[in-house]
Amino acid sequence: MLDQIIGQIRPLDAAAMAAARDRQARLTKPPGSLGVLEELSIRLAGLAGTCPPPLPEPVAVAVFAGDHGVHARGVSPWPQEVTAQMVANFLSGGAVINAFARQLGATVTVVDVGVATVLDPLPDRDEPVPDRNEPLSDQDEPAPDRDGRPPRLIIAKVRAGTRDLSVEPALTRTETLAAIDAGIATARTLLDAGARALVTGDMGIGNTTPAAALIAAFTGADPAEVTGRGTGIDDATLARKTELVGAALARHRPDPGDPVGVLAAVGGCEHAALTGFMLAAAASRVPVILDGVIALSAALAAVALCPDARGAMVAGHLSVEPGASVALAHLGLEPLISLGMRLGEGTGALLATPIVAGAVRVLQDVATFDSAGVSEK
Ligand SMILES: O=C(O)c1ccc[n+]([C@@H]2O[C@H](COP(=O)([O-])O)[C@@H](O)[C@H]2O)c1
Ligand SMILES: Cc1cc2nc[nH]c2cc1C
Repeated sequence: MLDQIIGQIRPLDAAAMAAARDRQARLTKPPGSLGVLEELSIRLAGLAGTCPPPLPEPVAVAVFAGDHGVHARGVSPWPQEVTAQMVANFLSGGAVINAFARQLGATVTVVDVGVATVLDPLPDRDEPVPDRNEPLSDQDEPAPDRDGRPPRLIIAKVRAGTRDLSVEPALTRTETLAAIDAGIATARTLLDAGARALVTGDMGIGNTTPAAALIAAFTGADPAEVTGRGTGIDDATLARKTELVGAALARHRPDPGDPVGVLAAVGGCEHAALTGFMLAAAASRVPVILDGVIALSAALAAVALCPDARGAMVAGHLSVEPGASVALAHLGLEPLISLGMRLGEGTGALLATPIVAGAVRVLQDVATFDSAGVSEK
């Protein structure tokens, strides 16, 4: 599926971008006065291939969940079972992402790509997989979002947690490709259901460690520049985590020219799935709003696989995790909001979606100097 999706990704449409740039100059506002929104609107026109571009609505959030063998090295203060517990929380509508989704009328889809523990009433791996996007029948009635749609679960488990990347590759190449495919399939499911903007979400205790390793591998940054406190670790743990990231890179020597190999060596199931999710958005020419450091590490893999995929990416927010700034600089993306957040789940990206819609509204709704009879300077 990966090669097929990459083959469908095209550069931004230069004519639509020129039309958007020209229109921005004629709208009733001083040129440049909308700052970052102007370039964003031009890029969205290039992505859609038309000016004005369509509104990026409805919005669908996909929260990719996975566990990590490296958790055994004490890189996170939280127990591993919190990943599965939070999956249950997402499905009952009780997480922060659910609250924001209700506020903004977005749907939430949770994708188990690699959760280690299975919680009752979540179905076991060996049990029949429920229909894609069907809510679990035996869960408590979840809190619906604004349009009355409950959170959904997709089970696409590649393995029950990755291997410990500090001693062996986290995933095999086959597992990595399966996780990428799960991300592609999720994007297609959401787009088929009508989504016109995709938001990246992640849940995985320990997943900031592989994110840091991926960012170092793809950008060449020093592990100390990209390794952070994740959910909140003390100085001694941070020093150990940084050393572990450095040792993993020295052991595996991941080659950034082989992005799938990098994801397999030092990544995770949700990181690989997010890579596929972003590539599928780019292939469908729909914007994908990136959340925090985990999404950004996956974005580096997506752009390494297909540079034109960058055209579909919008950096939703600036996570305080240091690797996020390094990855954003490498991607050449400017985050829309900076609220000191480091939650994950897609929360920062989802909060930025009204800004993305605002950029489109400007091209769609605002009068030109000519049409409104406003004098130009
Ligand atoms: O989005 C971010 O930038 C971000 C930064 C720090 C932590 N997180 C979330 O916290 C979890 C990973 O943190 P940790 O400390 O267990 O590696 C995982 O569920 C992430 O979604 C997310
Ligand atoms: C409670 C909790 C919620 C989260 N959501 C995303 N990552 C998380 C990590 C923890 C620990």
